[in-house]
Amino acid sequence: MEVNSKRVNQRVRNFERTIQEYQFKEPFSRFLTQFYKNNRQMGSSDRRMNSRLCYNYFRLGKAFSNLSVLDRLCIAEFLCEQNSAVVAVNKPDWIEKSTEGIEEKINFIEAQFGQFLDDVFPFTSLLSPNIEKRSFIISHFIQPNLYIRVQKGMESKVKKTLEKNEIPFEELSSQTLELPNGTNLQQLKSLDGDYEVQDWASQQSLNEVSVSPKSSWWDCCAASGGKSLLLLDKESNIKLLVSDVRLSILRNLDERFDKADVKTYYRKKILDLSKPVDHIMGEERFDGIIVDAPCSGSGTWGRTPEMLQKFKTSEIDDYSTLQKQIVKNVAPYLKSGKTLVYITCSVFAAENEEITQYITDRLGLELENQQAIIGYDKKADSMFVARFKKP
Ligand SMILES: C[S@@+](CC[C@H](N)C(=O)[O-])C[C@H]1O[C@@H](n2cnc3c(N)ncnc32)[C@H](O)[C@@H]1O
Repeated sequence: MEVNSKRVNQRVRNFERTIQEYQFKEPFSRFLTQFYKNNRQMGSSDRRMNSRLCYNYFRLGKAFSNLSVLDRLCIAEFLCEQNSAVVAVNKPDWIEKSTEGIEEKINFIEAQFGQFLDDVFPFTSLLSPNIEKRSFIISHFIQPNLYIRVQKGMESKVKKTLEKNEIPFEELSSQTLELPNGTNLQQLKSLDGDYEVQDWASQQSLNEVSVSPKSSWWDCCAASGGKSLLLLDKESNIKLLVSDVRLSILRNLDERFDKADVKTYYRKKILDLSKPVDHIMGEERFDGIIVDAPCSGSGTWGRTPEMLQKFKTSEIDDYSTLQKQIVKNVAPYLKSGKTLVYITCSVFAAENEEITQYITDRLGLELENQQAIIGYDKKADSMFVARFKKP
């Protein structure tokens, strides 16, 4: 590999400046957009490399915090990439190992610096029981793929357009396609509205839910409507109420529904479900309620690895309290014999199994099925879903 060490050093300086400026106040992707606006002298390949170095650096979590930033960057690049100019310049004797498998690389680093995996994700004691700890931790070294859900009837158009534009993809099911991360689909204007970007795990979240025609559903943490769109894909002839605590986010839902050409009439409400909502919901009753709860997002940190450094365990309690409040405040609006679906993109038991326990013990719903949707072994997010029936 040809390496221009002057250029590599310049890129390492860019990286150091970027992570020094980042204060963990907003998602790193949003910070980067602004950072590049403020640093227009950086060309597109410099930006690409800078983003890669920063993201890989975050993938180490809190491991090796006694080492210099440059040493940590070298370890991160070595673990996350097969080919790294930063490693070539700074750790040339590691290069012969850089194409080995991840387990060999971990052994190689541990032989020099000691065990470190528990510092990458220092919360393993809090994981849901079905999450395999080591595989889950190691999955953070790999950037997840991009997944799209193709609108029914558009499968062949989307696939043909991707092929014509030589965009590689894997067909996981007729509606679920997996693409390399970073694929720019926005350039394919002719496909606007024919697909949704939605992680594989999210696409599985309503698999075990049946939706009858003319039934009434409430998506009570709807955000921009990912789960509602899945629901409508199952059955478009439903009565749908979407609600969220934030108005701005429901505007995104309108836009997304519009783009997806949703024909179903739907109602919208702004509801803070941390408090009782009887004065607004009155006599409303539903055949199905989807609670896609606000959560730590710990099943998705492969996409936002800065969270490995930022997250504090005390936040889990706050989420768990809010999750209990939300399910408590929505359960009265479910008709007898009907379905409540509880979903998180968390891998923590306190946000998953502990909440299902609360729903059965304290709210009296019957648990029909609960499962972790394991995505960490397939370059996807991991989620949790539980289905209940009201007696
Ligand atoms: C995981 S997101 C929902 C994602 C969405 N269902 C989708 O598939 O695109 C959780 C949502 O809960 C909302 N939320 C947070 N606190 C809430 C509260 N107190 N009451 C109601 N919704 C709340 C957030 O605004 C956020 O949009």
